[in-house]
Amino acid sequence: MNGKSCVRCGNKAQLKRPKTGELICKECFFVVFETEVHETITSSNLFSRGERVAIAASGGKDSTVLAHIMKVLNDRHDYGLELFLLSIDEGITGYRDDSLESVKRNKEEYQLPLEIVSYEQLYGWTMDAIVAQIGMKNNCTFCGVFRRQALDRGCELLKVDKMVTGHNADDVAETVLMNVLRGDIARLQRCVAIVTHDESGGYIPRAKPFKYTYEKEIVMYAYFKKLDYFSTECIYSPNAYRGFARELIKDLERVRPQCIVDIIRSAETFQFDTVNIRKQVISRCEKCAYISSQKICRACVFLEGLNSGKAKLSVFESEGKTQKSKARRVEEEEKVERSKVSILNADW
Ligand SMILES: Nc1ncnc2c1ncn2[C@@H]1O[C@H](COP(=O)(O)OP(=O)(O)OP(=O)(O)O)[C@@H](O)[C@H]1O
Repeated sequence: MNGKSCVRCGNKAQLKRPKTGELICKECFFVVFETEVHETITSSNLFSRGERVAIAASGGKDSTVLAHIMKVLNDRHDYGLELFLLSIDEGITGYRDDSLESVKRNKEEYQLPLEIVSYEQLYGWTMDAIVAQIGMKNNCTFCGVFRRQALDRGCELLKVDKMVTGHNADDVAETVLMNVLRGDIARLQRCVAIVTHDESGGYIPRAKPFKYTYEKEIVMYAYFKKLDYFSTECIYSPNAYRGFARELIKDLERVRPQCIVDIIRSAETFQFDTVNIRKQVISRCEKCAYISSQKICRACVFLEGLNSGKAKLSVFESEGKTQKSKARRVEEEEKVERSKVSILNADW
């Protein structure tokens, strides 16, 4: 920072704020970071006094900073919330077992009760065992469906009114882009909501206090506050499509940091043709009674597939697709592969 001054207090600047480009000292950065999250919480009336709130804690940087800041703001501004940590153990050796150790240390540091729910105990399967059966392709689909339900089940155990997650502005902007690129208007409409819940009240509302908080600032905050978190990527993670959206956002951010918040604000102001958006009809799964838009929920379809050794097929079935459409998709994939080969072999 070479002798430059903090734009807020005039002391020596120690960093450049990724979101605004301002030169600022560490203390002022903590103040603006915490104040902005507090403003997001109050301006959207995220909580009501007396609510029991679960913090979905993976042990990664986002949810570790979230746990820290929820504790700080709840005490400082007297929100009157009862806070809990909720972790899902997906059963990924060398990844989740290590990150859960960070959560356990945070539980001690912040003096918050912790509930850990595991895939093994809920479904009888760990992700290690699932990947051993189905391989790396599609494993994120299984994990996402199981995690969503596991978090809800954890919330039921804790009897909470709401859950908060560490999804940040970069995550939301990526999701907006992915939904635009896929033309998924229903999800596009839902993905910028700061609180998501279904109208029937079937699952616990989920809130994103970091909706406008930049990932880079979360990392800086965690670093300067010396928070205890686990920083390795999931060993099974490659979600190629989200990866592309992420890279695109990072490239755009390098040129114009404001773009992240602008993408979110744009999606917030879209006008949707609600008549033509298919409404999800929520009912209960006939097998496990978890909320579902189908007769059998996706987690049960996946479990049936895993238990009968036909897990790959269950991905299609869970999307309401038939054997015929699977055959069609395989045919299309083969066609693409053939055309790639002919392009490679072409005499340019
Ligand atoms: N195993 C888990 N247990 C509890 N909450 C989880 C778990 N995995 C994800 N979450 C919640 O979902 C949010 C987004 O998860 P994602 O997998 O995108 O991780 P991330 O962006 O790396 O976040 P983090 O840095 O907190 O791990 C997390 O911030 C956390 O609140």
